[in-house]
Amino acid sequence: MPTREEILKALESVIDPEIRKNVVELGMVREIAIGEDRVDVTISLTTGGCPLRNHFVVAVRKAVRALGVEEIGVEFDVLSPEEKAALQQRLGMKSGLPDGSKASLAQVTNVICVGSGKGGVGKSTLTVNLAAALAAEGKSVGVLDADVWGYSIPRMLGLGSERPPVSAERKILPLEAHGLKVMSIGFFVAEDSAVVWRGPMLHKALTQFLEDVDWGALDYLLIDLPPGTGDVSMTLAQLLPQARFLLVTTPQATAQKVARRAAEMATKVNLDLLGVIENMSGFTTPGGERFAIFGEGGGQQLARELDLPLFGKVPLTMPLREQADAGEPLVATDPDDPASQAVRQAARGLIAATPTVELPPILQELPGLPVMQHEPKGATLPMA
Ligand SMILES: Nc1ncnc2c1ncn2[C@@H]1O[C@H](COP(=O)(O)OP(=O)(O)OP(=O)(O)O)[C@@H](O)[C@H]1O
Repeated sequence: MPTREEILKALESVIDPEIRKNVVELGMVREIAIGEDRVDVTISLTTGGCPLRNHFVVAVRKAVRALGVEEIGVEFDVLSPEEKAALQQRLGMKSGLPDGSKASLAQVTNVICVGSGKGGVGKSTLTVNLAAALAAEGKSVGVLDADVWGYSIPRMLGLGSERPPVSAERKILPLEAHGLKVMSIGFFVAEDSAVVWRGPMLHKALTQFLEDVDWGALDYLLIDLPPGTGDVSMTLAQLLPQARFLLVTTPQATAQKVARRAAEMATKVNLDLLGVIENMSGFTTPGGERFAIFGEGGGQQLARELDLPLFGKVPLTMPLREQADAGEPLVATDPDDPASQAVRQAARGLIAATPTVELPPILQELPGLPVMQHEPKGATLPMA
């Protein structure tokens, strides 16, 4: 078993997304209990109703699991008023500590960035269809189109360039389509106009999407990244220490090599890799003859090289393209199409690979604390 010091060192990777400092530095690690085959960590929150619990459970488990510990318990208590005052002083804050209520991603269990490296491999098509397949499995799902240069999600979900409404709390409300919550840069710029944002402006736009959009409680937020790496993944890694990266590639060796570079970049900026989906994996004629138009095996090879699961191989089918052009996810309109079946299988694999967060029993028993439970999902923790 790791030592207390090793665990504390690992917990330095657990960032409070609002204060943007790690929990060790913030003095929020109350207790570390090292058992024979398990570790229990108690995190002190700034407020009992802090909706960031969910984020901390996932991040603490990930940090301690990296030390080879299988069984990890995460408990919570609340900083005393004196401890809070001391923390506030240490941070040089004049006003109160954040209570988590402004973090619009606080109730999002899984944030998954879908990226490819190479353009045109079907990243947006798969994002939309995976989202619809996750929704069909009973999950609550949001889609953020972060492909700021080539946003195509609104079109693929049949949404125009209508501006999203703003709530009384001055939060931007995502539009809804096919049971999904959707946000895209495309809602804010004139149709077909090119967005030439770089560096700080891009950072600002993405920050706003992530912080000012009222996503509410979601099991999954899928983020469609622009092709390539760079500014967007850097920004996301800074803003979303809990995000994971799903790689899309075609069977072609060139696409797979570029995807591997994207994976390396993601790792560099500390985005955890989740798995691989191969798209455009062969075409079968109505007569049953199969053509490996883009070759074979790229997804499998990429998954093997990176030691990741291959969630699926989605074939080329005309309806997948046609339905995307018509603004409908194929998995919703024709779940039996071979491409739909492959995407649905990938969604089930994704669900299995992203375990939902258990509600700590103590929170279910606390009187007077509003607890929001999502049966049968059981994935979302209480909100303030
Ligand atoms: N499995 C498939 N079968 C048939 N057509 C597909 C398939 N996957 C994607 N396409 C089509 O290929 C084109 C490119 O797909 P898409 O726009 O999703 O790629 P992308 O990787 O997001 O591109 P970009 O890099 O420009 O954002 C689209 O016309 C889409 O409908």
